[in-house]
Amino acid sequence: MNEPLLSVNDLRTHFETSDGTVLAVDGVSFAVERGETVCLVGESGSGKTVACESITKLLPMPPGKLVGGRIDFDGRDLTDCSPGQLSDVRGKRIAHVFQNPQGALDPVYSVGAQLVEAIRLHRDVSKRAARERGIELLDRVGIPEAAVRFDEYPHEFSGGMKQRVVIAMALAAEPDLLIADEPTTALDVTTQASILDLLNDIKAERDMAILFVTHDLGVVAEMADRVVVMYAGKVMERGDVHDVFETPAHPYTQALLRCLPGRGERRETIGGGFPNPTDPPTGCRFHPRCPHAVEDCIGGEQPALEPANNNETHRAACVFYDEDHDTEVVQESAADRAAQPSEQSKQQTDGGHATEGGNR
Ligand SMILES: Nc1ncnc2c1ncn2[C@@H]1O[C@H](COP(=O)(O)OP(=O)(O)OP(=O)(O)O)[C@@H](O)[C@H]1O
Ligand code: NI
Repeated sequence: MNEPLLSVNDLRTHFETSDGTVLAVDGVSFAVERGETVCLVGESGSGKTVACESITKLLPMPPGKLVGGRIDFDGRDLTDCSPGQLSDVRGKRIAHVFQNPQGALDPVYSVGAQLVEAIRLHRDVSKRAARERGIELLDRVGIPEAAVRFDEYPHEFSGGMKQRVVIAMALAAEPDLLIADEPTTALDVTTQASILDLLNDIKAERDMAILFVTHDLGVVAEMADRVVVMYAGKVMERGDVHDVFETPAHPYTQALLRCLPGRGERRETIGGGFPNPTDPPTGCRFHPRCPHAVEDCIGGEQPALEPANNNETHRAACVFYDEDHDTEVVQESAADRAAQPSEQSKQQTDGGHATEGGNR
């Protein structure tokens, strides 16, 4: 089998703060194959953004520090790259799109000028050819009258249109991987849906992989081939999106799914508070909030990711999936939930994430 495009292994990214060491990403492993969409999902503070920004070292360091792990991208360990090599990767192979498109565009230059610059960074073409290519890209991302709007400035575009421009700029470099961190969270529902459609179409056209961050399982259902469920700096579960939605293995995933509109008796929220990132619980980090927690969940390290339902590609980090426990306990509750009507809606969001303002 071919190597995955991106493979993150036992990544640890911590922050030194006056309150102590924030264990933002604390032993996270996942992979992204060429041409697939992997969604990172989890409540606010789980470490999704830090995991993504560790890949190309976009994080402020200090206070951030990669304290361990490997990040292999197309055969090369990015943790070993010089800043120059990394900025090359960032510009040409891996593109980032953030929640707030405002931050990605320079208000002083026209949209076209910024696109031309992005194109010429990637390809040695004349200004005129770059302009043509830029207009083509604006048209592709759904900007009407692209040739006219090419010369306009960012403030003349609505939020959704700005995000389309940012996506066009990301595509200018023809990246192999697009990292999109909550790219639609700041937009209204209709615009959000059309941007998700656009990303799905582009992915199919270009055989580009997408690492997509969201706290919204409705969005995961729209986008993901595979999903990685994070909680308090750890991966709780990962697998094919159908497996994870149909037979969620970790009690945390089960709880997240019960919060989804249209699932379960009525909308629930997960009881209990999110852990302190400088002093997370021992054992399974979810154990203080877990309805199934037993003594073995409390001490030691987070359980390893073990196959769930004898499926090597669907894994959960829960003691019930190791040899000494009976998985029926946690699977019965999942089966109950699956028996409920499972109409999904991306009309609403949930997960305790602040959707207003800011880039993160
Ligand atoms: N620059 C920083 N300095 C200190 N701590 C940080 C910094 N950036 C992130 N953190 C901490 O790292 C942890 C993970 O944050 P991260 O932004 O990755 O969460 P997230 O899953 O992306 O959440 P959200 O859904 O709110 O975006 C949090 O506890 C956060 O406070
Ligand atoms: Ni985030």
